[in-house]
Amino acid sequence: MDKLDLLRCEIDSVDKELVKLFERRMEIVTEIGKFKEETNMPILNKSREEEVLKKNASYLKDEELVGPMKEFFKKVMEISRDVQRERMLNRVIDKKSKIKVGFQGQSGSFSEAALNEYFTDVESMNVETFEDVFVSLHSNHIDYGVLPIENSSTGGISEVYDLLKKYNGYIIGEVCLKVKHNLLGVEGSSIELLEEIYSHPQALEQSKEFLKKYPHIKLIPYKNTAISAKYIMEQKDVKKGAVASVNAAEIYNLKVLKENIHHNHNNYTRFVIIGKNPEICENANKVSVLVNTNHEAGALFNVLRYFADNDISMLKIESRPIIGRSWEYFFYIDFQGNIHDEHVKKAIKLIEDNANYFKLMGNYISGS
Ligand SMILES: O=C(O)C(=O)C[C@]1(C(=O)O)C=C[C@@H](O)C=C1
Repeated sequence: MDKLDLLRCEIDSVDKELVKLFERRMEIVTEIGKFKEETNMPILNKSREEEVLKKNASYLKDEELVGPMKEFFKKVMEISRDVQRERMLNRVIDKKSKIKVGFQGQSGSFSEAALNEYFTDVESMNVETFEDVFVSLHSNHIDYGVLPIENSSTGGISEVYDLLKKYNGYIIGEVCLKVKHNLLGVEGSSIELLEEIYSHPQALEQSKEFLKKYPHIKLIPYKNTAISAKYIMEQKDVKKGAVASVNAAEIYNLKVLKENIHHNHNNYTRFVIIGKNPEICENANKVSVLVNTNHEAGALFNVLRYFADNDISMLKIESRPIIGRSWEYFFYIDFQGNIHDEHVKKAIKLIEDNANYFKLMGNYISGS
C-alpha cells in the first residue's frame, strides 16, 4: 500500500464513523421535527442554529478551521431541516371511515356550499365562530375545516389569517365560489316595509351600493348570512330583512325580495380547507407559506426576490401585524408550484435561510 492508499483507508474509517453519526443526528432531528409539529413550533430556529455554530467552533483546536467548520454545520443543519420537513410531509395520517368536516355558520351558508363543492360523502358539522372550526380540529372533533379566506370585492379575511397562525393550521385544498347576495324577507314583506336588515358584515359591505338607496334602513351586522336568514324567519316580522343566498331562502322558507344585490358581479369568495397535517398530492400546484423578516430596509425584498430569481409566479401576499411588536408583520404568501419541483425547493430554502420565521402552510390544488 502506498501513502495515498493508507490515507484513503483512514478517510474511509472516519467517513464510516461520520455516517453513523449522521444517521443518529437525523434520527434526533426527526424526533425534534415531530415534537415541533405537535407543539406548534416552526422548523427553523435561527438562534439555536447560531448557538450550535458557536458551541462547535469552541471545540476546535485548529483556529483556521473555524470558517470551514461553520460552513459544514450550516449545511448539516440545512439538511436537517429538509429531513424534518420531508418526514413531516410523509407522515401518514390515520383516515377514519367517515370524514367529519366543520364549517362556520348554519345550514344554507356559503361555507356549507364550499364544503359540499369540495367534499363528497362526508359528515358535516356546523359551529358558531371561525375560531370554533380551529378548536374543533385541534380537539379531533373534526378531520377538516372549511373557512373563507378572501373575497374578490372586499379582500382578505384577517381573522382567518390570524387563526391559521394561532392554531398552526395547514391548508390542504381550496374552493372558489361565486357569491350572490339576495335580499330576503318573510311572507308579506317588501323592500318598502323593511326597517332593519341583518347579515354578515362582509355581505353588507359587498351589497353596499344597493343598500345605499335605502338610507333609512338600519344595517345590523350578524354572525353570518344563513344565521341572519334563520333569525328573520323566527322573528316573522315584515320589517326585518336579511342578506343571504337563495339556498338560505329555500331552507328557511323566506321570500327573495331582490335578487343579486351585490355590486361586483364577479364576486368570488375563496375558501380554504384546513387540516392538522399537511397533505400534498402529486398534482398540487399552489404553495402557501408564512414568513417573518427582520424589521429593516430591504428585508422583505430580499425574501421576495427569490421567487423572481427562480421563475416562480407569486399569487398573493397578505400582511398581518404581529401583536406586541408595532409595525412588524407576518406575511402570508401564495405562489404557483409543487414543493417537489427543484426550483420551488431552491426558492423555499433561500427564503427560509433569509427569514426570521418560516412555515410551509400547504401545497394543494388551486381552486380557481
Ligand atoms: O434544535 C432544533 O430546534 C432543531 O430542529 C435541530 C436543528 C439542527 O439541525 O441542529 C435544525 C433546525 C433548527 O433550525 C435548529 C437546529
